[in-house]
Amino acid sequence: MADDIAISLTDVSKVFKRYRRPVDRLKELLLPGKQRSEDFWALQDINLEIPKGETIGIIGRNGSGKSTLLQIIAGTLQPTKGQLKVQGRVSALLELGSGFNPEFTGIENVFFSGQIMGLSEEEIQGKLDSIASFADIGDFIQQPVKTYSSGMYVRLAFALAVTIQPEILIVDEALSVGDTAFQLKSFERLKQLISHGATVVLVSHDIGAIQSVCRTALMLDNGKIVQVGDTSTVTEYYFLQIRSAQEQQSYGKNAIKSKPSNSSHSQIAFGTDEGRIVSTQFVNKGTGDSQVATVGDKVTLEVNVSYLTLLSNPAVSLYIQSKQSLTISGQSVFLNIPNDKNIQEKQCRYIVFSFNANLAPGDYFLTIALENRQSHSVFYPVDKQPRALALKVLPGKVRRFLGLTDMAISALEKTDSFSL
Ligand SMILES: Nc1ncnc2c1ncn2[C@@H]1O[C@H](COP(=O)(O)OP(=O)(O)OP(=O)(O)O)[C@@H](O)[C@H]1O
Repeated sequence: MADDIAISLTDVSKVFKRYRRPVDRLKELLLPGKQRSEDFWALQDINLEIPKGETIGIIGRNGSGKSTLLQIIAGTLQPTKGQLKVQGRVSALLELGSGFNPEFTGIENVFFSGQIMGLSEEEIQGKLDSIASFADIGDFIQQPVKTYSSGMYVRLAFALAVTIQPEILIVDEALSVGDTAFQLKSFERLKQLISHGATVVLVSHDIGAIQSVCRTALMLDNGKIVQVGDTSTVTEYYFLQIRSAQEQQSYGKNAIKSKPSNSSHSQIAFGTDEGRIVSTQFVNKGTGDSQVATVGDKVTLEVNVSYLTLLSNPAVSLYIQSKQSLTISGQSVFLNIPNDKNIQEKQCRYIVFSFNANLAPGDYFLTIALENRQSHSVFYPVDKQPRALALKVLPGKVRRFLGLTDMAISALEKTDSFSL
């Protein structure tokens, strides 16, 4: 495994035995020879390399295999097939209930778990104060863990996991258990670890948590990887999948599928395949799918789309996004539908967007989408190309402003004075 890789999984699969009735498990145990269980593949052919310093969030529906994958990475579960390689000191915060011995006190558990994580007794002693102060559970640290609330449990487990300065931190849902103040404190500590180069693998149903911590996201479905890529694209795809499944049930609409992106800035594009973006390009100055502009410059781009089937309300949208995938501004243009259905079947359309780059100097991405809009807020991506184009904005001579975009805010000092 290359030095810059923290975790590598090659063809990893996991099978669990499933019994129709609880009594079948007992029968199989007492009367060996006849298999009374069915094989259930919770993970299938997982191939993944996580570079050192990467922050990756694992998302997916209930039962898609997230916790199983995490346990295999943490080494608490053995894969049925395939190979796992890990480089670096691992600290794992798995599901509530695993890890601590309920009969031991908090302190005893800290020593016990700390030693399993590879720390000496002296090292743990040296870190005890900071663990207790981060956990902030008062005298409960002297009490058996079985008397803890779930929040207290997570506080102590998280305090231990982050204080040993792990190179690889694996977290399953734990962050959403604590109260708001503890969640904020945990996020801050997590970000600190990340800035010091730790690799973080996070499972959560809280997509906001994944978006705020992880640069990359991986989506599992039925034990298989269906998407890996930048967090905003994968989480958006995940939401669209959920919505698409619901809509399909209600209206039998086309499913949203993923496909390789045409752009060099993103791996994934997605849509319903009822039409496609044929090309996106800058007019003037652009080199390939990137352009450099100075603050205030006019930026123009051309988009060519074709739709193959009858879309009720086709629109082409431009989303101007920051490097962190925050949409700063955007605009949609609704396409006119000619009355003649024969023309409409294979329409090819050409749209020009232009805007002034009133943006703070930095890197931006332009996401382009051919959509079928039901209303201003309800739409379907027919062909969505995240990060289709990249825009670098350089400082210019125009007036200075605060924040990401210049909204032409005016500020005047009134000449009338008054006394307090
Ligand atoms: N020990 C086990 N024996 C049998 N089946 C199991 C076992 N552990 C997990 N499974 C099954 O494997 C599948 C994946 O489970 P896993 O807990 O990894 O999913 P998950 O994505 O983490 O789900 P959730 O979001 O609900 O926590 C599920 O269908 C689950 O029922």
